[in-house]
Amino acid sequence: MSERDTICALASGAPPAAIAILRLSGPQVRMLAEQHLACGVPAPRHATLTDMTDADGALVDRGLAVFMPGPGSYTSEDTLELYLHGGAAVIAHALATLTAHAGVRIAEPGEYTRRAFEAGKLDLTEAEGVADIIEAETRAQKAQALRQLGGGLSETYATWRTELTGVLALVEVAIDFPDEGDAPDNTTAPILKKLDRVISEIKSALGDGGIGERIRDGFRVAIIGAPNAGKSTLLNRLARRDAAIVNSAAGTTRDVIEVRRVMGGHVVWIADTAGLRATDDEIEAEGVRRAEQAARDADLRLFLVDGAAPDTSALSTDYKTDTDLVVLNKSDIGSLPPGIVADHVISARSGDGVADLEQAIAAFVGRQAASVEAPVITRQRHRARLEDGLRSLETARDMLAEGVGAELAAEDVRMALRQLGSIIGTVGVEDVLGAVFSEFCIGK
Ligand SMILES: Nc1nc2c(ncn2[C@@H]2O[C@H](COP(=O)(O)OP(=O)(O)OP(=O)(O)O)[C@@H](O)[C@H]2O)c(=O)[nH]1
Ligand SMILES: [K+]
Ligand SMILES: [Mg+2]
Repeated sequence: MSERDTICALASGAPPAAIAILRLSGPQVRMLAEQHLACGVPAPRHATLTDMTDADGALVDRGLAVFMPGPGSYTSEDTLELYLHGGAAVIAHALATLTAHAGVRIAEPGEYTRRAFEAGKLDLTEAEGVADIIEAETRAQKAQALRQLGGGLSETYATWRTELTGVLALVEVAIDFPDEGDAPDNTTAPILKKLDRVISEIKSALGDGGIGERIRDGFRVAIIGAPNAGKSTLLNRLARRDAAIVNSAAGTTRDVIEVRRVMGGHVVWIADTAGLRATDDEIEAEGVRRAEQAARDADLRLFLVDGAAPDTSALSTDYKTDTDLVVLNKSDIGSLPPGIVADHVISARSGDGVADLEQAIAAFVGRQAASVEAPVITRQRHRARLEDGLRSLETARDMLAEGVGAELAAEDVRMALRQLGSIIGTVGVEDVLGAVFSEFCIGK
């Protein structure tokens, strides 16, 4: 994408709608206003009622135009917003009129925000916050996105970068003026102290239980149990639709089937899985492998036990935790064998007890979400780079502590600075930018 192009796009929702907002940004915005708006270039930051005409002078529509001159605009370029009637023909006519000019084209996904980023109006985590707030479906997602686009993450990363820049300066001094006869402790002790502080802060951010990512992407709940326990029946009840095949034959489900719900104000992915048992059937065995993987990946497991034919072997798997729920199913016909305590007794078929189970799931995700006040990591991208950064810092720390080569330690601190920089985008890596901005919708 060329910086010189003027971009335009529908910024509002799909037609038909009451109003369509067309957004223009770039060097030809004033020219376009002069040629196509009866009012010419509108007074900056005022809504001006005007006719828009095409190259032949035919009326495109009548609406409001708002001009925001650069550099005080979102993209830092001249921008124009047109508020037209939100019909498909209006939008098509308006966009065709604008893009008939050389150097004027439809914007790519996220291109306005990318221009804002390139102009230094926001950093990469703030730009991600813009994408996230558009995607947000729960209030928790929205709150997290708002915090992020307001610089809530940037601040933390900037603080670490400042501290590491200070560490680097001290290490460089140690390189230039190696201690003569001094115990190495005298020069390295203060460096190690600073370095350790950043390391422990990064570790505690990484040890957040993935809550920021869960709030953004959803919590994971897996239904686990023996064949025919009624897992798919329960999934369908929780999904409120026939998402999975239910059958009296054991070994019906093979693939992991996920449904999405909002529970307790959070997005929750509920996974139905293959019944756990030893089998010679190659396909079913692969299903069991996937079931166990889904169980390990989940934040919460529902261990479903068939009350009519109790098989509790799944309860002794190594991925069962104290917060997982043991759920006795088929309360309409069965009961729990002595010695097993169930957290819930339900009938997936009749729905008995399922409302209580749903409340327990909602309460669980609510507790999890509240366990970290303001997560610094909201995407896998942040986590991966931060883990890399931590490794570099620990290497630097060990080298300094052992007194081997301050030069090498300095290189690792520089590496960590780059890794942190790539999170906020000060280290511009083209493929990172491409990946981040391609997630956006067109017009943002
Ligand atoms: N009476 C009764 N039958 C149930 C209940 N839940 C499920 N069933 C029946 O149990 C059988 C198995 O149900 P599924 O939901 O397919 O069980 P599953 O655990 O998904 O089975 P696999 O995918 O084969 O592991 C079906 O015939 C269901 O109708 C229940 O609460 N009460
Ligand atoms: K079945
Ligand atoms: Mg099933």
